[in-house]
Amino acid sequence: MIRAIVTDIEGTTSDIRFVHQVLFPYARKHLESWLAQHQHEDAVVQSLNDLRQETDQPQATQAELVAVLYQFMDEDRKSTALKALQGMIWRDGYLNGDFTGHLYADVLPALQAWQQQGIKLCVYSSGSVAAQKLLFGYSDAGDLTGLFSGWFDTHVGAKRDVTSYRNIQQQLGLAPQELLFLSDINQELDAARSAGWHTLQLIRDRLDTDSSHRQVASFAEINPEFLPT
Ligand SMILES: CSCCC(=O)C(=O)COP(=O)(O)O
Ligand SMILES: [Mg+2]
Repeated sequence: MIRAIVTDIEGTTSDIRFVHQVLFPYARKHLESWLAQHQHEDAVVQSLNDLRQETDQPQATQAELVAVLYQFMDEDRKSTALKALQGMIWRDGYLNGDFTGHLYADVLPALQAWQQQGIKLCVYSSGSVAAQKLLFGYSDAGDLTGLFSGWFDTHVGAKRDVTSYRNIQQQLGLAPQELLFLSDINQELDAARSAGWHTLQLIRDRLDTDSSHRQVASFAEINPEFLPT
């Protein structure tokens, strides 16, 4: 029996193009001016120090860190420090009404139905928990944060690492076979399956012939009561 559903965001609940063509360029465009304004805030100082640690450059200047951040953005590196900073920068964009968090139309009705069935809903994304809450808080369908009771980011580990799913499972206090992970990326699903979870792959607008996971085109096709073992 599925007791909790953990969903990825990019390519699963939300269009990859929203992340890559709206969010990422917004953070890139505003990075330096935003840092100039916020560099003395505790959370920013902390993230810059985390980046120094991540890159093993304890003495790096802010200018050197900015160069690293541009490089990490170019590489779509899932750096915890970059993701924290991006989330803080996006906050302005959501609050100013520059954009709302994209959601596929099938997502909200399915999440509501699963919640009605007593299933706990959680998010696991490389985007920071703050960024996740912004996307669902300022989504196309309004504030959906109340639907979710668990939020996980790279602080539990990388999405292709089996340990991350074991960490989430322990934090949820459920058995692995009671958990379902939804993602568009087969390597993430492989890691969840290795941890004993159920998996389903979302195929939104591209085929994946290398995957061994059951595939669905939309959340409307998912019935947590009938999952193949
Ligand atoms: C919170 S939305 C932005 C997601 C993000 O920053 C990202 O890098 C997506 O990575 P994922 O591993 O979740 O596909
Ligand atoms: Mg994804």
